[in-house]
Amino acid sequence: MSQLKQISHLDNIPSTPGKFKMEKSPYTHRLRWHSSLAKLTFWSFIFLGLILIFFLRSPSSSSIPSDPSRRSLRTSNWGGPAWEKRVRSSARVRSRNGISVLVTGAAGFVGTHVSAALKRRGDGVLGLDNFNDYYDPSLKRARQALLERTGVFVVEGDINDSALLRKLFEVVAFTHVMHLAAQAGVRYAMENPSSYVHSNIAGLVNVLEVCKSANPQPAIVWASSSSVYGLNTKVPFSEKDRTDQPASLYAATKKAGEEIAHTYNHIYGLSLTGLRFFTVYGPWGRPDMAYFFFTRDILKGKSIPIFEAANHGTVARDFTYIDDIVKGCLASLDTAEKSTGSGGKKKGAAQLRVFNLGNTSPVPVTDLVSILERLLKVKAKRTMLKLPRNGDVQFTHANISSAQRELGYKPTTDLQTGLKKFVRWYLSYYAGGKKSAA
Ligand SMILES: O=C(O)[C@H]1O[C@H](OP(=O)(O)OP(=O)(O)OC[C@H]2O[C@@H](n3ccc(=O)[nH]c3=O)[C@H](O)[C@@H]2O)[C@H](O)[C@@H](O)[C@H]1O
Repeated sequence: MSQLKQISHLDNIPSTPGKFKMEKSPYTHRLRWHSSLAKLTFWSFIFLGLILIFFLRSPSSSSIPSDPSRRSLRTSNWGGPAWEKRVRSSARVRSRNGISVLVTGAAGFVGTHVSAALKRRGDGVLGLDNFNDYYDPSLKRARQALLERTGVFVVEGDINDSALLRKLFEVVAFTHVMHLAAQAGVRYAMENPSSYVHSNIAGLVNVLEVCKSANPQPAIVWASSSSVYGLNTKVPFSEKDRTDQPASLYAATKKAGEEIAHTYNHIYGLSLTGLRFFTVYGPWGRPDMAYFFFTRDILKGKSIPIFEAANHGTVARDFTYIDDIVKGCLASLDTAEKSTGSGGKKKGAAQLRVFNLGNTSPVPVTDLVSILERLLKVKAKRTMLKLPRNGDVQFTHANISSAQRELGYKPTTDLQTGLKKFVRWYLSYYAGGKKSAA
């Protein structure tokens, strides 16, 4: 900067000697001017060269955008022979007819359970997660530790990092991608809308871009949401029902994801299956979800806000237990047909599916609280509040006949049984107040 100023200063030297006190001859001055310019050029080249070397040597640094939508997103640290060896070993198939799966959002609630289940049956699994702080990252680290014990390596990185994704496909020819990384939560979308666009739209497109160029192209199963039904009033919700009235930005980004999936299937021959999850709950769950923070607050003696519709109308959810969801995810992977394209070109029509994965028996939120009271042996302090108009819908109810027919999906866990397992996990995980459920 100061060198640049110096140049312009030199350029502005007045040509009339009378106004300028010459101590040395003009010739000497010109010589010094030339040598300064040469020095400046020399050092500028060195400086630019160093910048270039820095960017070429660190593949991840150029591709992580500065991201205001995330409160904490650490720069990923990947690459090198030891790292590639871990990636390869984690993704190695260990059973006959096994598949090799890249699981995005692997340190998330559903991602952890799906990764562990795939690994258990001998599939190759590599996890990817950015460990953002939407909720307590220490819970994500604990899930990561759990996965590492089962032999699943979770790479720390963002789905928007195309260089990282391309590298992963260079190291492993994944047959499948289970894309679960997303910004979840319907109410948080009012607080941080750009995080939904970043993960659920830009991130999805980035994943699909890399998949469409991979050779061979993988088949992709990804997480959509029951929230796409929005203000739909026809129950139970069927995949054929309208989904053009989302009630939250979260829902709108998931709906957009379904349309984006259609495009990539149509243009590039990618095999794509979207799963509309219905309020998934269970051990290792998400602390931002009602059943989780109700448990925490009931135990703390804090009052819990329970939403009700107009005229004390019931608010209900088709709560679905995690083990049932995992079975639906694995069946989707197993029935996914191969993508048809190669080298970014479509070779023929490819499979495009959407399934509801719900429980088919909605339960009022007030009943959820009663079950928790019984399991925790603590009376809840209930505060009834009007259902806020910030994304919540009054009820959800899945029609699962399509998943039943095509995937053999059959949920078997009722809310009472599932919450019992959750509470047992919760009490042991946060045992003795050693960890606190933030
Ligand atoms: O199926 C989905 O696609 C979504 O499921 C989940 O959303 P929801 O079904 O809204 O779950 P969740 O917040 O646990 O509220 C549960 C119930 O408690 C009520 N609720 C909630 C908060 C509160 O303070 N009080 C209250 O009564 C509330 O009105 C609701 O009736 C996922 O978070 C979301 O990421 C997405 O995956």
